[in-house]
Amino acid sequence: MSGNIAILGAGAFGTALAVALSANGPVTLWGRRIGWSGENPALPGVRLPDAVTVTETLPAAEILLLAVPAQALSGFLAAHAAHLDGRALVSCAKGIDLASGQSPARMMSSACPAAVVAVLTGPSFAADIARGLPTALTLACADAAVGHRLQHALSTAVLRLYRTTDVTGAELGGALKNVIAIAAGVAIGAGLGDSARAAIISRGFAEMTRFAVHRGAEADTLTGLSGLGDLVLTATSEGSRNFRYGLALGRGEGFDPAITVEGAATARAVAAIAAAESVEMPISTLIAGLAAGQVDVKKAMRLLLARPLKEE
Ligand SMILES: NC(=O)C1=CN([C@@H]2O[C@H](COP(=O)(O)OP(=O)(O)OC[C@H]3O[C@@H](n4cnc5c(N)ncnc54)[C@H](OP(=O)(O)O)[C@@H]3O)[C@@H](O)[C@H]2O)C=CC1
Ligand SMILES: O=C(CO)COP(=O)(O)O
Repeated sequence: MSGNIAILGAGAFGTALAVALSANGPVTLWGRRIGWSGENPALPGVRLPDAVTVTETLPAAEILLLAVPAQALSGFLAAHAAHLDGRALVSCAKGIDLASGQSPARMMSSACPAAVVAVLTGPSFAADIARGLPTALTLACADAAVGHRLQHALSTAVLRLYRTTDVTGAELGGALKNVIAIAAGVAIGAGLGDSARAAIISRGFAEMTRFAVHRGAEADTLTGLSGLGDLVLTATSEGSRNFRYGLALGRGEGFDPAITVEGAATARAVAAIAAAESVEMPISTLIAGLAAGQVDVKKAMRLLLARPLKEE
């Protein structure tokens, strides 16, 4: 498994991955409507290397990286599953599908039963990857041999991939950290202070682990790049759209609905699953309520602090 890589989804992350992976050889970047050339407005300031071919025709590469947002994935798979089946499919989306409660990898496996499905996740802003800054990610694949091959095919001199067979843990770490990043942004936006943010990161991480283990993950996976690593990045940096969305919520300001904020829908999905399956997810549930306008920040804080005292 080498070369022969295509990225489906020409947003910020897909474009950044194309730029990074072109260091190893030719890469195809597919988008449903490419209205630009040379520089993608989704990733301003980044010129595409010659080794990247941009196309609106679905490519026939051996390894396909899917970089469309989680809530768009079911529509994408409904349209293109037949073309994707039988290949190595690498999910790059960080979310849980609101309609089905499923993870992107699970959706891909259901839609493409003959495909080998893997997940690429971890702390990585598109802008950093595209600039060639050093980045470490997790490649998760239940098939250890395929995971090993993908790890090598998708690593470069500055993009260092670690591997795991715990697909559920890696994928849920990336999805759930977006929800906690929103919560951290709310704390800062509402002027609650850095100590409150630290409490949210720490207790949010406990929630992430609880939910992931409930769904079959290994707890250790959450302490890695895909969980704690990505949580640290997005809960502390205004480079994160989820954090910025939380800032706006905390300040009582609006936020451009065209910007991809995976954590908002994921919070709703998590809240529904938590309620149905009795998993204690207080921060995520309040973020779902805040995002839906059902609760305000003051009330959310009161509700969090009024919970019974417990062991850590
Ligand atoms: N940006 C980042 O730093 C990182 C992002 N990610 C993850 O990558 C995923 C994508 O995020 P990102 O690239 O930033 O998002 P963007 O909003 O920048 O881009 C999303 C892209 O998906 C395309 N798209 C949406 N629906 C469909 C569809 N049905 N068929 C084909 N294409 C579709 C959009 O196309 P169109 O413009 O035509 O609507 C757009 O090009 C998310 O899950 C995110 O969490 C992971 C790590 C880092
Ligand atoms: O997942 C990311 C970094 O690892 C990107 O975070 P945002 O989607 O919040 O911008």
